[in-house]
Amino acid sequence: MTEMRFAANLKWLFTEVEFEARFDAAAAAGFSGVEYASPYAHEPAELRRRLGDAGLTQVLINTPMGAPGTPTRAGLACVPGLESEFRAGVERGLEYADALGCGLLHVVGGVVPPGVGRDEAFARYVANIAWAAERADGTGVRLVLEAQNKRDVPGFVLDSQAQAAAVAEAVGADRVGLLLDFYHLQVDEGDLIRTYRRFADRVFHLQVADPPYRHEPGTGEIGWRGVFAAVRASGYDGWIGCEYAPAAGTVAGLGWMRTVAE
Ligand SMILES: O=C(O)C(=O)[C@H](O)CO
Ligand SMILES: [Mg+2]
Repeated sequence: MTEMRFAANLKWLFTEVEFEARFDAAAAAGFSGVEYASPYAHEPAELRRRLGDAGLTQVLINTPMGAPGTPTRAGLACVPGLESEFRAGVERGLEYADALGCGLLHVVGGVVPPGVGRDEAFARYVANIAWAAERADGTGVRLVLEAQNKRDVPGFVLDSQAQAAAVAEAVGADRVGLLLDFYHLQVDEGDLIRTYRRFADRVFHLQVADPPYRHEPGTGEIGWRGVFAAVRASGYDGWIGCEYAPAAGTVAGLGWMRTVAE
């Protein structure tokens, strides 16, 4: 069976120290990979140096998103009228991914804007993802799509894992896959193990956190032993991003890797 590889999400983990110091902190805690949504406030060369010094692999970044509270806070792929901003964001994401040796770019979907119908936003989303897939072809960077739960992100363009998988299939499943985040899946859909198995061959990246509070696995309502057993049994060989808010300190909370994920 495949050994599971966990990546520290540096937006969520090691927030006890400044962002710049989180690389060394993650390596010292035993991580060999990291992810974070937004590298764009930093020069690629600086990030590359920090990764190299700490001996870390950059696993995943997102396309640029708007600031919290703005209409594009969860991405702009579904927003009609912002096609050129969307395309510029994909270009920027690919540029950073290339500089960081990062194999996955999360093309963030977005929230259906007020006054725009869901069908219109979804059609724009599919057209934009198709453009991004074409653009990324041959770059060595694969794209991932994530369904985010509508309790935390009301109006998010993707309704379900099935819908995300259908979009990936429509635009090219060899280069576009799922970012399946068990936290979002539990909140919106449930039936984790069956849903994971149904889409396992489309999953390029996994993320974990436990509802209701989005803390470490083992702090909430998910039966992680069964979930991780299903992941192992599927032969999944990608990374598992730790995208949770530590309940009481990042390092103090890492015990779940030896208990529920053993
Ligand atoms: O919110 C999430 O679950 C994500 O993975 C987004 O990428 C955060 O930016
Ligand atoms: Mg996520």
